[in-house]
Amino acid sequence: MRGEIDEIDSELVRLFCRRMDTVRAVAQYKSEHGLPVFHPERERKVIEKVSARAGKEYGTGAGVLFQTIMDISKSYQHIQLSGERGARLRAQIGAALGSGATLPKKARVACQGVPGAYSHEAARQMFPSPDLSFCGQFEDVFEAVRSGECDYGVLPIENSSNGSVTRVYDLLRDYRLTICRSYKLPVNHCLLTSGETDLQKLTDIYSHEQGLGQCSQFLRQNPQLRVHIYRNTAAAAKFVADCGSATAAAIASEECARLYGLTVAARDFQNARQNFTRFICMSRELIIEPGANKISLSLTLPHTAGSLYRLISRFAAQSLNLTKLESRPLPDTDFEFLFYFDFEGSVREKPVLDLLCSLQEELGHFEFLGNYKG
Ligand SMILES: O=C(O)C(=O)C[C@]1(C(=O)O)C=C[C@@H](O)C=C1
Repeated sequence: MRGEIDEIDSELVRLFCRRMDTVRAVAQYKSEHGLPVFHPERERKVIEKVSARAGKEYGTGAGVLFQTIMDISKSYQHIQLSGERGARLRAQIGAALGSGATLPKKARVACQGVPGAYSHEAARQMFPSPDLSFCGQFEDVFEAVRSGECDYGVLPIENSSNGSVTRVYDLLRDYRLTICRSYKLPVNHCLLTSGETDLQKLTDIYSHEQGLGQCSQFLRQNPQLRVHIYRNTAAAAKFVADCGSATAAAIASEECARLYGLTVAARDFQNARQNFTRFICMSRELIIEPGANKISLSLTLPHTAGSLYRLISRFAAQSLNLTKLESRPLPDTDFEFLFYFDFEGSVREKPVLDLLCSLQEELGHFEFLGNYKG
């Protein structure tokens, strides 16, 4: 029976290739006549016809099979048509690749918080000897880079247990900066007190909302604690040190205990043993370092059935691994969303560059946020 299946498969492959050859001619025709690649009505009819022909038993399967075939067909057509597309993005990426720029060891770097903040540690990991500026808010970091006061800005973007730092996503939309590197920092929170403290007597706890979220189990087990959201974990530690109260504690790094003279009352204090925060480094100019293996995009999609599915299928058709999909509401709209995509890939590969250039031409809003080492 395997022999028969092999025979059928080779016949299917022959027909698939013949279909794709025809699709190439269709793409040419569409290009000459300025027609869109996607023709929803035609797809609906194809699915209807093949499902009916396959009968009750196999109709659904045939529908799925032909939807996949048509997704591959569209992806191929887009690649065929991408040669002249996206000239602006092609030029921008070409210039960045041509410049061969990399991140310097020493640079003016902005990060949020005060010394001892996790952003501080991430900045040190990305730049061995940074000239650091500490900012009060995430927005100040973006502003410092935009204005040229700093060359780079280091910001947390997501945590492995508590999810996205949504404020940073929204600022990515407002400030047209690019991502030039990312770093995954292991985050092991400590409970810090000023001096030896009886934990039963604690009344107040201070941290950034991400730190509090990552330690939510402890907070649930101790409902008597008043929770205070602070701008930053290290700023919370500094506050506890400054106030010197025996009933206050902060959730912050061990480094903060050393910097602010606090006592480590508990270590590895977060819900998840494996706890990482991913930080991104922002720059004004597009920098694509050698070995860049991750790409970030933001885009909008029309509110029509299957638009997100069709977009994702174009990544699947090129075996591109999507590592993150985030959506944020667009202010002043009736539930419109901005989608953020991260995927593994390099613009040095032509099919990837072609896909990005096609998307830039096709979508109402499309932003290439960077290709960096992830
Ligand atoms: O018929 C077309 O217009 C095509 O481009 C071919 C095809 C297909 O592969 O069958 C591909 C994309 C369209 O959305 C519909 C059908």
